[in-house]
Amino acid sequence: MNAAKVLEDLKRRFPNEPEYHQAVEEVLATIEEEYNKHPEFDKANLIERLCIPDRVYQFRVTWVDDKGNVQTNMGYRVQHNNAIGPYKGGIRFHASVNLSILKFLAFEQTFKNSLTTLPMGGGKGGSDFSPRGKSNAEVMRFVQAFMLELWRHIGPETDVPAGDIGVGGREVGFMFGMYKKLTHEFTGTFTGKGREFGGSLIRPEATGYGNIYFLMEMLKRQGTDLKGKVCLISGSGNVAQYTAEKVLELGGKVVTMSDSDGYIYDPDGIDRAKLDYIMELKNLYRGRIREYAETYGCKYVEGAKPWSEKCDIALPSATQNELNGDHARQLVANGCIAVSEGANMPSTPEAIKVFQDAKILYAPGKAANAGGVSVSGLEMTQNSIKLSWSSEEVDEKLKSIMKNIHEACVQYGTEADGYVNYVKGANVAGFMKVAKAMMAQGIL
Ligand SMILES: NC(=O)C1=CN([C@@H]2O[C@H](COP(=O)(O)OP(=O)(O)OC[C@H]3O[C@@H](n4cnc5c(N)ncnc54)[C@H](OP(=O)(O)O)[C@@H]3O)[C@@H](O)[C@H]2O)C=CC1
Ligand SMILES: O=C(O)CCC(=O)C(=O)O
Repeated sequence: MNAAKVLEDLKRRFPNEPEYHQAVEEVLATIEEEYNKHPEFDKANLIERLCIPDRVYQFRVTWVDDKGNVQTNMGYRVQHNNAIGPYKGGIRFHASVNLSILKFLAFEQTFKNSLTTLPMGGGKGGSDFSPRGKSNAEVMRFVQAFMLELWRHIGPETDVPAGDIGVGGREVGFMFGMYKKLTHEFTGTFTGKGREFGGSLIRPEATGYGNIYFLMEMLKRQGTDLKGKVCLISGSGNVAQYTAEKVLELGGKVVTMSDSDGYIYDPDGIDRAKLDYIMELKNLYRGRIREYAETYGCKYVEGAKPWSEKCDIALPSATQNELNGDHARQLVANGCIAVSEGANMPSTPEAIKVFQDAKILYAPGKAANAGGVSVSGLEMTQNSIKLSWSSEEVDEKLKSIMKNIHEACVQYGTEADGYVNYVKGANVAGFMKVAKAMMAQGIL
């Protein structure tokens, strides 16, 4: 395989999909050497079959808003690869959603799910519908219209969606309800469900907690931990909130959170009571992070990211490409020792190079944020055995999965000078399992 040539062909065949190209380029660059040790892979043209999704569903969603206007949105499901289990991955509702973004997410999900060691393939879906500013009734009508198309392509052994940006417990509940009505079945076709109807304990917390468990493993190798460390968090949604919760629990200090309008900087730290305020503001009132600064009298910076503030650790937890080369240089200059990604692909390729050249700890999302889908996998297991595990049981399993992912990254990513290239480690470890499964299953 010649990585540059494979990428060039993909760009020609699928133009105008920059996020998809970005995600593929990173994986190709890091697996090329390992791939080329296996001539049988090339003979089976494994790389093209792994980069191009198995299939993509694309449909129009028509719904009626509260004023009686007929609205249309686009809906998608990218079923990327099911070599090691049913397609599995979240649904994103955000105005920016397009095919390129969902293809990058589904591609990355395939490697992430492989790293968890649970039997899950990779997929992702969503819509350019934005729940922001919509009433509950509008969100429900949109979701029901979305499911009228999607339901025929998913199922407990086929494709199991979950939440992502703009899709939390409320939206998963509406999707599950409509799916149940259309299929006349009560199955574990979604994860992230409400506790009362098959959801797993710890699933809401899992991505944020998992990221901090991964970070702790990285810090442990350097003989340190989180105590007294100043952390910058971006985002203030599901992942950001539970990342902050675990940082506080382990003795760190969180000084920033953000939303798509700007960020707050609280030099005294966001303590438990302030985090409860953010959870209520975001989850109940669906307010803006600016209101935190008004309530607690701290700095609010409109239209900017938090990365210029001084910190020990950066935890990007909002969205893709939210941390660029300039941000990365600033973080390194300010003494940041570790970056661990709660979001998917939040650092640009230039930013990643800055971190790696500076030899600071850098964990890519597909390893560090795999805790969310891991507990989704555990939710699927609980649904199929019709039992539910306690919080402690799920949390223990989550910790152990994150520890194992970290070990796999160290195994495949340690360089000659001892620096762990977690990007290479995650990509090679994730790739090898999927590749072996695809080879065993024939040319499909
Ligand atoms: N939920 C999960 O289990 C998992 C999520 N992830 C990833 O974590 C990230 C966050 O997801 P999650 O917390 O679930 O989503 P939420 O919708 O709960 O929160 C998203 C947060 O990011 C902000 N945000 C969204 N888009 C942008 C943007 N374009 N620019 C700046 N800020 C933005 C939102 O601000 P605003 O309120 O203004 O929109 C909000 O604060 C995503 O990259 C997602 O793919 C990864 C693994 C699992
Ligand atoms: O829980 C899941 O199925 C998927 C979570 C997710 O969207 C992700 O890992 O990016």
